[in-house]
Amino acid sequence: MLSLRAVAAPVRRQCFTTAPRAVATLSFQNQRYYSQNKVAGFTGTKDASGRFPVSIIEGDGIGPEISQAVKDIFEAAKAPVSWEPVDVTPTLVDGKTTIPSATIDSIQKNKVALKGPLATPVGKGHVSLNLTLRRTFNLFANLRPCKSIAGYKTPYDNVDTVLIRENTEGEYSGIEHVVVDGVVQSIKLITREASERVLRFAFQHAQEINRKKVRVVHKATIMKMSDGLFLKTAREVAKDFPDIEFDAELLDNTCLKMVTDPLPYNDKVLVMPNLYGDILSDMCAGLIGGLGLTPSGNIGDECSIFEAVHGSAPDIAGKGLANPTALLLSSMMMLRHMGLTEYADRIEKATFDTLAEGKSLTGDLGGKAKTHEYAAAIISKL
Ligand SMILES: NC(=O)C1=CN([C@@H]2O[C@H](COP(=O)(O)OP(=O)(O)OC[C@H]3O[C@@H](n4cnc5c(N)ncnc54)[C@H](O)[C@@H]3O)[C@@H](O)[C@H]2O)C=CC1
Ligand SMILES: O=C(O)CCC(=O)C(=O)O
Ligand SMILES: [Mg+2]
Repeated sequence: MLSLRAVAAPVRRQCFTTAPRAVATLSFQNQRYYSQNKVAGFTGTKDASGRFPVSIIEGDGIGPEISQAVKDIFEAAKAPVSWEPVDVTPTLVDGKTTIPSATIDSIQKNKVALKGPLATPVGKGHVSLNLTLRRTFNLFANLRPCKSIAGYKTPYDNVDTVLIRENTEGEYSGIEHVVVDGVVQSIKLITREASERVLRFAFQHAQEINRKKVRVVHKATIMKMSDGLFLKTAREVAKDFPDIEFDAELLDNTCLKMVTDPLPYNDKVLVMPNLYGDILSDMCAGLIGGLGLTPSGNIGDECSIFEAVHGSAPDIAGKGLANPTALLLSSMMMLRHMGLTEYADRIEKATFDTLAEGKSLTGDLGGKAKTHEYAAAIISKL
């Protein structure tokens, strides 16, 4: 039998191998859905044609279908963006998953990218390219807002959560090794530096979107040192934001309360370590109608990558069944980040009007429209 000492053996540096009911109806009139992010300013420049080049990773599974819908809608809206397709096929360099340097150059030059979902093999195989991109560009904050869609009935009509996930470390640090046969360790890495920058981002974002409360979601009762450091750092950062009320909640309690009644979360920004944010953001999507609807932005100091919360959806890929709204709303976050607010407002209104009308909905929302038919309905409203 293995001793506790073997399982809890200290890890040497060289082991680090890789880096109740709805109460109100929402009105979307004159309401901007996702604000421009002023915390991490966009510094990209226009090309000779007067458009901003944006790197695009179409992604796997449903990625090409939903990307095409976004491109068609942008073209119809005459959004001043030129797409620069990039390839993320990984290679192993010194045993490390690496993405092509041309792709890194493109994103570094353009400062912004739109990304479709990338599939990750289970167990063996390359490390997640999604995580690799976030680490490569130091995209420290993953902003995942989730808002009820007018016209689509769910148990709650008024969800409006804003979740910020630490995006570079935590449980997804990729530090795993075999201690002895039959025993593996996976290290959750929490640093004050990464915690502080995502926490500052959360407080600044709360100010930006006029929310008066920031709540840390954690399990520092169990992970006293790692989540403990995240929470302690939060308490320190909170002192620099006296206008924002700060509190903390245990993750399991948050899950229970959110699915019971999400309304009390509408006035807060939630911030949390990586894994909790991954899970909680899918749970929030479930509250409003599914993963076809929820956008996200991976925000860094130098550049930012916008993508849907969902994955490559292999069960519906290639059938024209995918809902492109999540990627489209991600691209609206991107346009606002780039200062192209007018275009975002126009496309977003056409999108919400199409959803509210309910005539051309994709299957996940109970409709019969194919991805391109839904996109065409949005275009007809532009
Ligand atoms: N950021 C990213 O690129 C992410 C990538 N993944 C990867 O995606 C692959 C598949 O993962 P799954 O667990 O199946 O999660 P998934 O998010 O791809 O799909 C979960 C469920 O939601 C549905 N769904 C997702 N997006 C949809 C859309 N736009 N329209 C309509 N229905 C949609 C799917 O059909 C499926 O039933 C995995 O390889 C995983 O690693 C997963 C999550 C995020
Ligand atoms: O990288 C992956 O395979 C999944 C990532 C994920 O679930 C997410 O970013 O929400
Ligand atoms: Mg996820």
